[in-house]
Amino acid sequence: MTADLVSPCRGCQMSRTPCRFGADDFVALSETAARVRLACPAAFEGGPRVAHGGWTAAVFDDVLGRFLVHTGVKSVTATLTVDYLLPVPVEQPLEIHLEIAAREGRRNHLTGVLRLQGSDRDLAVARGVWVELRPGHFERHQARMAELGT
Ligand SMILES: CCCCCCCCCCCCCC(=O)SCCNC(=O)CCNC(=O)[C@H](O)C(C)(C)COP(=O)(O)OP(=O)(O)OC[C@H]1O[C@@H](n2cnc3c(N)ncnc32)[C@H](O)[C@@H]1OP(=O)(O)O
Repeated sequence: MTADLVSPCRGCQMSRTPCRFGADDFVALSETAARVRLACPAAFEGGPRVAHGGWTAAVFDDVLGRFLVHTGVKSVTATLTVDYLLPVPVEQPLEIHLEIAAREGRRNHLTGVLRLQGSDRDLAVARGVWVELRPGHFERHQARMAELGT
């Protein structure tokens, strides 16, 4: 696999909008590693000029899942842990380095590290498990919803 652009999530593809988390500049570097250049939009400010922690968790969930799908593994997030190490500034150039650390059957262990571009100081670190979907995952979900009458 060469350095190629990773597709947006389904919601952004359907609405034909740029990534709402700001993660459009997203390239796969190998079968197991990728890099995202992004900035936290001001709309996700949690404290003064500081990103909301929910943005940080959401962007990790988004880019780690998108990368795994990019490698051909249809999967969903089963667990996601974020260590918030330093405040993340809004509207500043940031970078995420992500990696598929291990695969065990249907379980895929991924990690991500968020830094300011050009800095080697970690601002936040994510670790999680993505489970490869069994056929009929979304159909079973729709059937469960139908049983509930929704
Ligand atoms: C149109 C355009 C489309 C574009 C798309 C672009 C992509 C964008 C992507 C965007 C990204 C957005 C991302 C999102 O927002 S994904 C949305 C958020 N996540 C979900 O909705 C997931 C909800 N959970 C489930 O559906 C089920 O629980 C899953 C599917 C996860 C497992 O239920 P299932 O019945 O299938 O599995 P199983 O019970 O047979 O277990 C199978 C294996 O998994 C292991 N396991 C299970 N749970 C956990 C756990 N918590 N920790 C550790 N391990 C766990 C389990 O031990 C077993 O391992 P092993 O014994 O085999 O070794």
